[in-house]
Amino acid sequence: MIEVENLHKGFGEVKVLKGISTSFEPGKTSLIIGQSGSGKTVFLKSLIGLHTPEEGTISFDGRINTKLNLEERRQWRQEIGMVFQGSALFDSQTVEENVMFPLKMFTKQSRKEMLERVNFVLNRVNLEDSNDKFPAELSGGMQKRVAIARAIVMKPKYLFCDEPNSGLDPQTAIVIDKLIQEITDEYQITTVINTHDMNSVMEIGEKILFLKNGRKAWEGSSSEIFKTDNEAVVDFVYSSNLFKKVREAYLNEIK
Ligand SMILES: Nc1ncnc2c1ncn2[C@@H]1O[C@H](COP(=O)(O)OP(=O)(O)OP(=O)(O)O)[C@@H](O)[C@H]1O
Repeated sequence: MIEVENLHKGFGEVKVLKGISTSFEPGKTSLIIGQSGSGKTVFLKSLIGLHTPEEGTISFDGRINTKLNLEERRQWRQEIGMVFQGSALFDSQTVEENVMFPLKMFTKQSRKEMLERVNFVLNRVNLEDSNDKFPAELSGGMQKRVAIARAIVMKPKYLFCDEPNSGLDPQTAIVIDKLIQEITDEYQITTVINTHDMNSVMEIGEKILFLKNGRKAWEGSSSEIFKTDNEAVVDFVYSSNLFKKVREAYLNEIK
């Protein structure tokens, strides 16, 4: 469980996050949504320790990340998996080497043990037989699978994804979303995703945190987001005619 308490973060005079409190549960896929500039990336970077809060705390199963000693911090870092926008794979390394990288960095496993684990996670993301391929030989969706495999190879307790669907067609995006959700449930990971993709919100948003101007404007689940009359959420999520119609149909159905 990740608990965020009164998180403030700014840069000089610019206040970006203005007192956010929320929590993220294990086994659940939580999505952060909001307009460009609302603070989603700063929030995610604060969670993974790339930004230090000016005020407030972020605790990971009771451990406040800014209060850890060097060894505790090293341990905590190893419990975090990340999927970056654009996959961020090493172009000059094969799929196998990319996925093995965290194991080489952080463990003393033998090559045989590492290979077993790499093959297990590649199998889990349905990427068997791609060990020797280079990222450039893979489609965008396959690259995302490699990035997910690399993110879970260390059996993380926490998984952070920044726009995991960027650059993917809608069908592949749904497959990747579902994969992240399945893995989250299967390994009881606490997963937090930054997204602009409203399909993701509807499909996998077990918890949605809506940020507006650095504040939490709303939070709830994907079924609650259909019903809410929170003006800011309705304006943002249902700005497209398609989603407006989906919402109307849903509301008529439950009447
Ligand atoms: N390192 C930084 N120094 C100064 N200002 C920053 C820094 N990082 C972010 N900001 C500012 O913080 C605000 C929020 O940025 P952030 O990137 O979190 O928005 P976002 O919601 O992720 O937007 P997008 O959806 O476009 O990615 C912006 O006004 C941005 O200019």
